[in-house]
Amino acid sequence: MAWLVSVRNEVEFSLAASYGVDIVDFKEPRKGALAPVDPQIWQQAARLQSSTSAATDSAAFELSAALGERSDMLQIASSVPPSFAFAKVGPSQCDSPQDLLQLWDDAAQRLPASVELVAVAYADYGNAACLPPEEVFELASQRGMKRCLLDTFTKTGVATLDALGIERLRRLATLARSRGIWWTLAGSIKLSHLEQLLANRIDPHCIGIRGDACDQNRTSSLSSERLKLWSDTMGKRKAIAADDAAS
Ligand SMILES: O=C[C@H](O)COP(=O)(O)O
Repeated sequence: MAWLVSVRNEVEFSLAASYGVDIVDFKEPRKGALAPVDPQIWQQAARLQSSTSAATDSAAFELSAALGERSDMLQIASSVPPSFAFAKVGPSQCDSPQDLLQLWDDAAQRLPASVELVAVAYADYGNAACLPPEEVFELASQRGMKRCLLDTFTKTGVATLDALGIERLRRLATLARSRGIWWTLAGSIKLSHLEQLLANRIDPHCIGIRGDACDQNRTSSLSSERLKLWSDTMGKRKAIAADDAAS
């Protein structure tokens, strides 16, 4: 299982990268679920990643950009650096399949061809006036998108697990598996949720976090101590998975 950490600037980027995150995700947590950072920060991150890759002969992590909801996305999607692996746009107010497909088309047309558009579903879709996650996953699969992010729109501390419930989340995991979708589970996820997920056969390919990696809450700064705890836990999980695969 990979892990993603949302960062707001170059300082947090370097900190997260030093703890071995798989995906560094740029977003401004003070402004909403998927609010973008200043595109200049994307450019700096792309340069930093390129110098890190040159020094170590490999890219240790991938970069991801949050583009905001529709109106932000239209303004900034074309500024995402081509070296970013992923970008995502929030689906709020897209309450029909046609609206959502149009949103994805508009984003894909603006992004560099090398940047993969990730489909976003909100666990609290009623608050965001958008389609439920099951429909988003199905539509993404039909459109040939390979990745989905499940997150919360309202950042009040209600976790995705609480918004959807374990049983519904398990069915969503089964749906993702059957459609071959690589998905990230986010939305006030805490370290203590990991056991609960595994015990219930909820097996996202990636866990996305912000609040649980911060000093106090998701709008405060990333915490070295929290990142170390996550890094140690994810490292152990990867070692167990590698042993299982080998045996
Ligand atoms: O994409 C990941 C999100 O930034 C998760 O943020 P959160 O853990 O504070 O809900």
